[in-house]
Amino acid sequence: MTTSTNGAFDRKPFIAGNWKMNMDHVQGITLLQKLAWTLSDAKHDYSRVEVAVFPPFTDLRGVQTLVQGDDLDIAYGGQDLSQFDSGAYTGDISGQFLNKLGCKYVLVGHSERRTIHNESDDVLNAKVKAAFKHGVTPVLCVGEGLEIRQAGTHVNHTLEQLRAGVAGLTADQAAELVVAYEPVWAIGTGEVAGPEDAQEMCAAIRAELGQLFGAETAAKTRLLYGGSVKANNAAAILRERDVDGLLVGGASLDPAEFASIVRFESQLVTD
Ligand SMILES: O=C(CO)COP(=O)(O)O
Repeated sequence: MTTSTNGAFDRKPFIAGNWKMNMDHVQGITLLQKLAWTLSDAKHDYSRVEVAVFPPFTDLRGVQTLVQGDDLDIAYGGQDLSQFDSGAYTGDISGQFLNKLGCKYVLVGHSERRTIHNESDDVLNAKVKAAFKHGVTPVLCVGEGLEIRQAGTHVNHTLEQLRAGVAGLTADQAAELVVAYEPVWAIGTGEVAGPEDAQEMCAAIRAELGQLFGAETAAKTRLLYGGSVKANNAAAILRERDVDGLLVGGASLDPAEFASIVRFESQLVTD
């Protein structure tokens, strides 16, 4: 009797918390400390499941200091970056600055950036390339809104976003890239896509990456699901073959809840 995961997990599972515009730099440190303690108490094995947090920019220096000082195994990243390297871009943050702060990852094209900041596919492609240029791994977010889901064109829509986002990447970059499927109708709504919906889209994304970069490359790219993930639905979603991890919003602000999601393997039913 072995614990059944999603079948194999040839790709290392990746659980990421997107704090969005929550947690000032003092609250952020407290949250990260509590998360680290909770995972340490549970003897979490970071070599089995990677953990990352995406705090607001203003928290990143404090997060870096805590991670370095306490030698934490938790990765962190920015929620956005500029497509430019430096210069007269008021309010923007360069990938170079994120790299200097020890960011391993950066979110690109979260639906809240696509809608509130009108970020186009071309801009997002430039951001993906800027991230690689500065040695930060992009987590490219894709996903459809409710109307598109209801019209049944969600796979085409999401694959279009994907193709635009990865245009011009090398196969090595495509293998390193993380893609997060986040259906907009499931974000912050309590409406979670079913495991089979997550699998349908992740399988389609992997097949498309296979077309573009070759199957061997696509087998390495980690695909996440995001949208109303909680401790009580995480394990079921992660059983799916092509879902390699989760991008968690609201539930990542509660260290106990987020730690339970990270520890999803303890909830998988043995068969
Ligand atoms: O947008 C999300 C993560 O990036 C998902 O947010 P929720 O988990 O709050 O639905």
